[in-house]
Amino acid sequence: MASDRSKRKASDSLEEEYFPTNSKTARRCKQTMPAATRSSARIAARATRPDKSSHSAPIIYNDDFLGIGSGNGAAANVTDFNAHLHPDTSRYAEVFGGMNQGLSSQAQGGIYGVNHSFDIATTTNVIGNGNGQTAYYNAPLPHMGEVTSNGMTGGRVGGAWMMNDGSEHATHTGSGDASFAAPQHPQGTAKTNYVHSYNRAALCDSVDYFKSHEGGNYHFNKTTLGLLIDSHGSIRDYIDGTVVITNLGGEKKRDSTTAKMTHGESQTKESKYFQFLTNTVSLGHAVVIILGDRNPRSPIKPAFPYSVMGHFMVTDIWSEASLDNQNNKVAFWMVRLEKIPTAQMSWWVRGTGDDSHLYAVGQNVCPSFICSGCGNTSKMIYNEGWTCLKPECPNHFQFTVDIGYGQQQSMVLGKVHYSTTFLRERKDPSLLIRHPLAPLVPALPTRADAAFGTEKDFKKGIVCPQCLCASRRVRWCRWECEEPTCDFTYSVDFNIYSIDEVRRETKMAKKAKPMNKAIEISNIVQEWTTTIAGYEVNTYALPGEDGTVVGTVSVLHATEGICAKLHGPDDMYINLQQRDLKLQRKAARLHGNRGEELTSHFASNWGAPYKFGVMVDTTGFDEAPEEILRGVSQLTWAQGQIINAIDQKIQDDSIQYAATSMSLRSEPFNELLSLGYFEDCVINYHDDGERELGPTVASLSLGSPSVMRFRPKKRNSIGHTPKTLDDKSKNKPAVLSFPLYHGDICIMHGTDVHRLYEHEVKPNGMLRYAMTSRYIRPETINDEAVRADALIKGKLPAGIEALAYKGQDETGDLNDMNAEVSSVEAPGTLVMDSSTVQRGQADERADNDVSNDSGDIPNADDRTQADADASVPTQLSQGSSISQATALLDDLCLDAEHLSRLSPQQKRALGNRLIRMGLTCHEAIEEN
Ligand SMILES: O=C(O)CCC(=O)C(=O)O
Ligand SMILES: [Fe+2]
Repeated sequence: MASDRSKRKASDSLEEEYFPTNSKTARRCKQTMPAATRSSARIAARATRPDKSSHSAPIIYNDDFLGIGSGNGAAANVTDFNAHLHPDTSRYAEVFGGMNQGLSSQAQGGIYGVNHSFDIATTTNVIGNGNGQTAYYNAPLPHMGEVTSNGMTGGRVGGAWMMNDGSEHATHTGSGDASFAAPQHPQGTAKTNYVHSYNRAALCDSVDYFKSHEGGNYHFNKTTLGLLIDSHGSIRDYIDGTVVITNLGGEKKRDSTTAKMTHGESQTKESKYFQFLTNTVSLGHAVVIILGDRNPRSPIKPAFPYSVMGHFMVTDIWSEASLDNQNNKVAFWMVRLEKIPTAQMSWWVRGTGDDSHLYAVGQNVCPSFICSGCGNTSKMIYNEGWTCLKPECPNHFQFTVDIGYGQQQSMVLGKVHYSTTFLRERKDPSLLIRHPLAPLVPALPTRADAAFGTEKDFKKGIVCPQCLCASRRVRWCRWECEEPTCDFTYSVDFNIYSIDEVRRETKMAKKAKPMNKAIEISNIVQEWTTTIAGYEVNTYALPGEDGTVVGTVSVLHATEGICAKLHGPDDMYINLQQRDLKLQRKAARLHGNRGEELTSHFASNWGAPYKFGVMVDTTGFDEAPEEILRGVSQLTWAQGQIINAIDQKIQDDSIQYAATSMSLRSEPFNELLSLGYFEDCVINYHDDGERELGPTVASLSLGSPSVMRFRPKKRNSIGHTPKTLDDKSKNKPAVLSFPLYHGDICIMHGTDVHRLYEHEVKPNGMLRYAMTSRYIRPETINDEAVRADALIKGKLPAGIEALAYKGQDETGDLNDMNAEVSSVEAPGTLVMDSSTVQRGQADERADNDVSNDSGDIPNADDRTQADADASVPTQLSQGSSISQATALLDDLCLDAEHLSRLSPQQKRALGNRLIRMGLTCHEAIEEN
């Protein structure tokens, strides 16, 4: 026992040292505080005139401060003025005037503060006249100039005017009648003098002291740096202008009977949050507290969901207890923190008459007693009497209660109240905090010469220097303040990320172990290889639940030669960096926490609108930059090639495949999703299985290397059969992964690839783009206007044929991508005119499907067709009609007799098939 006790003492000694009993603190403070600071640290005065019909102002003088307040009125309840000075510097003064006036319309009052340390030009003047129930004014710092608010003659509800600090921030809130004239901030923006945010992700993204997307306790290196106090506090949580008391949380559960959140298991000294907080204390760090607007103890209703209260020092940690519904005692940690004094009034008590800043170090001291059960010291912090606050002690949180007949009983009390002495105790920050306080408003990021602007630091949020709203980086090109009324934007120039850099990254990725490991092919996946137009192609066939091939994933590996081709991947990559692709991060799924998270990657959509999990802003192809159109062209070409190759493979090897999933005809792409990835951006597991989509999704990778992975979805039997419920909820391991390098094209074919599998892409470098094309089936869009929009936006502009992509011919020569589509090349050197295919396919579908009313949508090109029909075209384009297609075929094909037996629609389909597949006219006819 003896050794136990000494052990306990040793472990407690740290706590003792940093949570000294008040008498010790008082003594130490007296000894260490310089005289000058002592005299000005808490110079404060307060005048209260309760229920007086009229009174003149209290005048408070000290070296740095003059405050005058006056108020009169038939029923002025309370007028109080107080002031305190920053303990560290006499050049700061804070003036606070609060008025609560009665209902009488006669009441009026105001405050006027002059800081003697500054000349008249920097004087703080605030004059307020008003009446109503709540009117208050405060003017903490001296740079404000003059602010006057008059009005509310006969108003029902008074106005509130808050002038905050000297950095030209002002907030006006309040309501009054029409005659209330409130000066507007020059920019017309809502301003505060404290960091705040509309959602948690924005705060976590923008500041270093709170990055916990879930839970209220943010720690780094096992040290608590930030606490969020929101809903779910304990019943004894407490907030005033200086002191915050909160439970350490973290281990709560919902009580099945009462549905209330209760502390699940008892927290001990092994509880991590206790350990992290004691680390904070022993290292001498401050903690930043963030007030959530659902905190039931907040003295005022905060204006924002998350508001930074400031730096606090931990003064006490102790253990309380409550009884669960089986009457078992559950212990939990509580912490008391004290605001580290600043020049700023605590915004969360403005107008509440809070006087917590008036108490000085040593003025109030809680007595401490040694516990007879454990020999440790605990303070007497409750009105209900002293109890041991050490969770390991048998006397822990037992109060001696009078139960009548002169008898007493020791019990856990449900309701206890902190003593005012405890709440008014004050600690000297210089004794507890040993590090400079990290700024609450981080500096805006700037780019060093060697940086590119896409490093992960530039993806963080910022705190708007104008209104202090924590704002995420939503847009690729710049930051925009998320405060709706603030117009602040900020950008950091990008440095072009060169092809040499991409090659260097690629080389490293190929060498690096994780990248080598990236190639994983489970034995349930078949692999086929081939070569198409200079690309080495791997096709992975994915099985369905019965083993039949339900879809394929093909990767066309680009050589450096392909990449370097004129208008090829290298050119595209460099050009894209100089375009505004309108890339943005969009709100992603909520993980049970409040507010939205953003996707890691940035996206924008071109062509037909596409809801990629969330709706992405869409620009029609007619307004798309050339690189986007080239992307569609190249991907459409690749699609034709791959479907042809798969078709061939299936026939050659008599492979069983799910025809419902894998149609072996290509659909024309009418959409391209451009994705941008900064360093560390990813696209997490998802599927592209929207019902509107055709079976093929093709994607061109540009820039930094990445790894793509596929895994079967949870609830199917692919990979392994989930047996238990628990099993069903677990993610399965990937069955296929491979790297994607600059210029590579990945083609997923088969709707079941998305019904049964999901995929992710994790780039590993500084800057990557992906361009992913799909076919959005207009006939699946019920809303006529949306369908019309999809048809218009998804239409490739006339002249697209100039961008036709030809791949590489059989001799290995790289064809100029600028070449006109004027002749049909040998197989594998397909000439692709995607607009033709699109148009042709649409016609085919209209012919085959009478229920498809998409043909009713007026075609803007119709009026030009008569003219165009007059001559034999050398190529098909957006405006080509069926007769033009027929004419072109007639011109190209020698077998006129065969052709003459085809209907115009068949000719059109044939022409498109021919073009898509790179077949000669004779081959196509034979195929047909
Ligand atoms: O970045 C990539 O390559 C993947 C793109 C993707 O999965 C998508 O657009 O759906
Ligand atoms: Fe995808």
